[in-house]
Amino acid sequence: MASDDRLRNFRSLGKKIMAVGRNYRALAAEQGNPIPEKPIVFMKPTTSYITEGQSIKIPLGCKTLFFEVELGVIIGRRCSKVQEQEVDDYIGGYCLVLDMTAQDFQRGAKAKGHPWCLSKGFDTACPVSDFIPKEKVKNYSDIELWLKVNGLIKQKSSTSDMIFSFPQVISYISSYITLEEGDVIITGSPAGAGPVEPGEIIEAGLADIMNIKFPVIAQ
Ligand SMILES: O=C(O)/C=C/C(=O)CC(=O)C(=O)O
Ligand SMILES: [Mg+2]
Repeated sequence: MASDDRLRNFRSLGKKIMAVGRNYRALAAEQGNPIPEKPIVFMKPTTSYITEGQSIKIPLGCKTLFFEVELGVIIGRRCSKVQEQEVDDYIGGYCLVLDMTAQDFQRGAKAKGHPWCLSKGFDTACPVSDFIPKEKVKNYSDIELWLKVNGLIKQKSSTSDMIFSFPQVISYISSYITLEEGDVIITGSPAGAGPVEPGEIIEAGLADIMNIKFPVIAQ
């Protein structure tokens, strides 16, 4: 397993940001989507990472930019076809992530059966916290995530509302795609995902372990 010192650098160490969509019952219900039978998997490029001190930039032509707070799992060592009961051996740590989504682009793409790449992968679409050491998250199956816009609470939920558990998600993805040291898997957004405007400030947190804050600006 990579050391915490190496994984602190996960944003440049990892090659992929894998993401699971529609993984919380309440969000699926809120958005009128059926519960998926298997995890819905997509990718965001690592060029979409930003860290605190940088701003979320609304992509060109986007009219509805949505926030989604998510718990990210950082892979500690290369793995493929991992059994669910072995998944914990490959978790190197965690991070708190905003899966920023150009919702109007995504809606248009979904209607035509086109990919979500631009709607989820534009520059600044993945604001991320610092590395969270593995031992700080005692129970990844029941930990609180919250998000505020301009101080008002918009999302507050527990990972216990996930449809597919961390072991199911990581095992499933690794049966098709080799996961490498520093890769991040973002595990889906709870209910309450919604729009943000230029000038607004997004704050999010993982229980009392990590807080992040990002301003939203126009191009
Ligand atoms: O329309 C859908 O099925 C899903 C939309 C999303 O943006 C999925 C996520 O990124 C999520 O649920 O976290
Ligand atoms: Mg998401």
